[in-house]
Amino acid sequence: MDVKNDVVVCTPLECESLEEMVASMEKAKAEGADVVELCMASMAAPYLSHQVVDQLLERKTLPAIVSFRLKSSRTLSKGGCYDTCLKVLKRALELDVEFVEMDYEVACEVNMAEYLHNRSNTRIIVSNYVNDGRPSVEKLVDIIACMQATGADVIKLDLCVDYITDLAPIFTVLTHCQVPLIAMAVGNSGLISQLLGPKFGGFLVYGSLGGKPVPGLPSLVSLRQVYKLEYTNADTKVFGLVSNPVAHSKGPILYNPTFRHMGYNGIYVPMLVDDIEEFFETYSGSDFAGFSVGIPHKEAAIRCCDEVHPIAKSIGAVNTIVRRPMDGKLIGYNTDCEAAISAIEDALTERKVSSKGVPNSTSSLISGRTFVLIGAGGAGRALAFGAKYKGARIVIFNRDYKRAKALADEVSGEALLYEALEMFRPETGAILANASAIGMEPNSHQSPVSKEALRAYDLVFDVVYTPRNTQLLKEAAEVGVTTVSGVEMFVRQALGQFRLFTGGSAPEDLMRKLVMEQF
Ligand SMILES: O=C1C[C@@](O)(C(=O)O)C[C@@H](O)[C@@H]1O
Repeated sequence: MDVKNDVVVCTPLECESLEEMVASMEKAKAEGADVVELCMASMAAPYLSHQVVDQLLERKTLPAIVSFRLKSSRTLSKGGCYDTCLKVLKRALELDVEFVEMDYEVACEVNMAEYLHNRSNTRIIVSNYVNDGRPSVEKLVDIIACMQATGADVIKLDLCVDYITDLAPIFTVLTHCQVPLIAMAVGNSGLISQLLGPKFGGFLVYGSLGGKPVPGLPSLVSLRQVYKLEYTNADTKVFGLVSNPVAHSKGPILYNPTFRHMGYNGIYVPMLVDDIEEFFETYSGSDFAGFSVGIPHKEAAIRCCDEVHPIAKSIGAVNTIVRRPMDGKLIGYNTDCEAAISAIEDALTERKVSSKGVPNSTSSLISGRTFVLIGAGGAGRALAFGAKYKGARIVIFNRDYKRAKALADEVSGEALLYEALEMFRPETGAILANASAIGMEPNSHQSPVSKEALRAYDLVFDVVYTPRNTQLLKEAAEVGVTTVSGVEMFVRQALGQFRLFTGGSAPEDLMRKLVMEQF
């Protein structure tokens, strides 16, 4: 695991002026790029000349790719001038820049033999924009063969994908391609094309410059500090959060450093998934070793599992799926339930101890209380069943009353109309748990109930952990109610998940520290 691979991290620089390009190069270097792509087609008219190439290359501080894409995902509407393009690329070649990148169409039209003959050290990247949904492996192989025939040293596929499943053929061709291959899939679903690129043999990965997010590209800083792709290789096991939305998750900053600390060859990536069944059918290989399951997939994920742990089965939701190495079967677990309930119990015990009470070790402090639950989705189910096992009386509020009623029936509880939540006043000692996404970033100003209504509760818990201190928790604390943050549940569910993922122990102190540093 400490053997580093030679992954090259590149950042595309799309700037309008020479000065901006030079400043961005400096920034890219500071953020850890190995190579910069100087996207000449992005320059404003006065800078669109081969003379500017001289000035840029004189002032460059990192190896560079000089590209002039007449047609690409990002410059499609801009078009560009063919003659200028040729002049710019030729000049870059004369100046012996590390890489020159040209469109496939250009490579087909120019006399490539002349370009190849005239270069000293420059490697020529030929890129092609593939924009037809989910390309098959066969189609990609054909495209690559045509591109290879141009004499390219490196081939680049610039893809536009709609779904994460569209990326699977790309990983297949990356693994088998004989020429150095770069695959760049833009758009939010494309992220793992970069993060898993080096594992599958990609020649180069792209990262975006701080403050200039590009959908589908990880930031340079996250590549250097979180994912550290230089430690991944063909044997690296892939883990990920299957969710939508997914970007809010602290999973990557938690798991990746922990894997390295434990000497475990794994990577954990966000997986923006729309159709969970299609996802598991597509990524069925042993490389994809384990998954966290987030909103809204926790219930549907059960159907994707070959076996489900009895507790998860009774809850009807999984938040953890592990691919059993022996036979490749998917085994589902629920670590949310234990995580949330133990966090609430510990807060109640702590409070009792600090008020000089003697905790009764035999029964749960949740027992006999009214447990008011908001939300009847995957997380809500885990809480409802957990509270029921501990002897609470469950009352459920959910926007979709039918779902509330169905869950209430399963836990011998009661469902009430969502509109009644505000005026609901439970008996003393009640716990309020929000298991809906209300209050989650970017809607962090929202809360499911008013501050006034919170006075009726003894403890308030929120599954939402981004932000750490949700509006609900802030207001509960303001009226003197004990609060338990979703961060505590997040850490605890991850401890259980890490043990299931790796079969080893979870370094709790480190994992807590990693999460706390984020808030
Ligand atoms: O609910 C959560 C949170 C989570 O989805 C995340 O990383 O945000 C990860 C899941 O395992 C967990 O059950």
